[in-house]
Amino acid sequence: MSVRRRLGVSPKSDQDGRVREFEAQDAAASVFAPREDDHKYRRGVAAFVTGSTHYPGAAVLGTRAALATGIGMVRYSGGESETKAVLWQSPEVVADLASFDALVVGSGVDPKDVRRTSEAREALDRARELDATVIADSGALGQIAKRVLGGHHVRRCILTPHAAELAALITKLEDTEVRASDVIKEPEQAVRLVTDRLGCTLVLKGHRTYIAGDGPTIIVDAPGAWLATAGTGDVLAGAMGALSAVASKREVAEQPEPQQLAAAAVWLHARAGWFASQVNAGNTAAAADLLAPIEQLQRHGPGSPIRASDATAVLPRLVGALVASKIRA
Ligand SMILES: NC(=O)C1=CN([C@@H]2O[C@H](COP(=O)(O)OP(=O)(O)OC[C@H]3O[C@@H](n4cnc5c(N)ncnc54)[C@H](OP(=O)(O)O)[C@@H]3O)[C@@H](O)[C@H]2O)[C@@H](O)CC1
Ligand SMILES: Nc1ncnc2c1ncn2[C@@H]1O[C@H](COP(=O)(O)OP(=O)(O)O)[C@@H](O)[C@H]1O
Repeated sequence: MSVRRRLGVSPKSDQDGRVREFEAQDAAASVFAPREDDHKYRRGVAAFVTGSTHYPGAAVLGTRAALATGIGMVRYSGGESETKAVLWQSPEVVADLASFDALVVGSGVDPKDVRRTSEAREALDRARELDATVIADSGALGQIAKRVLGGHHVRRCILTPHAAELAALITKLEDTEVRASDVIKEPEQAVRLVTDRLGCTLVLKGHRTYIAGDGPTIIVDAPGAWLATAGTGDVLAGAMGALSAVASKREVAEQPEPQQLAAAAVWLHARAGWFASQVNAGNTAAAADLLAPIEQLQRHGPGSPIRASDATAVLPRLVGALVASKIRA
């Protein structure tokens, strides 16, 4: 049975959620270079409550992705083993949640992990006090939905499920069983339903990613399927956290809507997947291989429109930059 028939989503919702494509210049509007009067706090701070004893890698990938995307400071809170893993890979990370502008929570957190779930709850309370943007992934999806429905105000929230996670979320919200295959059949209805219900931006990840929010639903198509490998979602959440934190420090008139920010992160991430695969002789790259292209793309890419179709023209320059590193816009 369809998501629409199961849940009674009206045709009006479909019309309201008209889809539009997202281009390089749209992504560029959400990527900000540092200003002369920035310092580490004014540039933007992203905090992470991600990873766990079982999945320390999710914490490492997310925090590294935020640093690669461009950020004033990354903070991290976790148990001893995951904190050690993060700091070993990124000594610039500060291991506390003193203050932050965006919170990334849930990647690599099993909702049955009592310790991490309770730490995620505390972080969400802190985000509320600080009026920070929340990017909820994987293990935090159910928790954020429960809070929003329970009347906890979250100024800006972005949820990043894959199809199975979105099906589980809708099942919980609507108290009727929805499967991943239902979501895959009618993705636009599925994302619209959750966005309307929770008032959060909803990013349904996949080869084609749907981003629903206040405006028409945005579609970002990946140029290839190279992102279908473990940990790439953790990288995406990290990049989204960094873009959100940095944007929140700009003048109000300059600040993109959460839906635009989320789509920009998806765009950057998808192009990084393509570049990583080219650097890797056309093969699937590992999630960590996305970090260098993300760093280069946020400096060069969105400002000078790169698409899959014309990417070959840019590739030699990008590969050169990857090798030589340190090239500034
Ligand atoms: N190095 C690390 O630390 C890593 C940590 N990670 C972290 O681990 C945590 C749990 O991740 P997980 O892979 O065990 O569970 P999860 O992704 O929920 O899959 C469960 C089932 O859902 C389905 N399914 C999955 N994707 C689907 C899709 N796109 N579309 C449709 N269906 C899809 C699929 O079912 P199937 O289709 O096979 O029946 C699958 O068996 C999570 O917090 C994550 O952040 C990972 O990032 C890996 C690297
Ligand atoms: N076939 C595919 N083609 C393009 N992109 C894909 C494909 N499969 C997955 N992705 C992308 O890879 C990422 C996977 O995220 P997720 O499912 O959370 O995996 P993980 O939990 O291992 O990080 C998402 O950004 C998604 O859009």
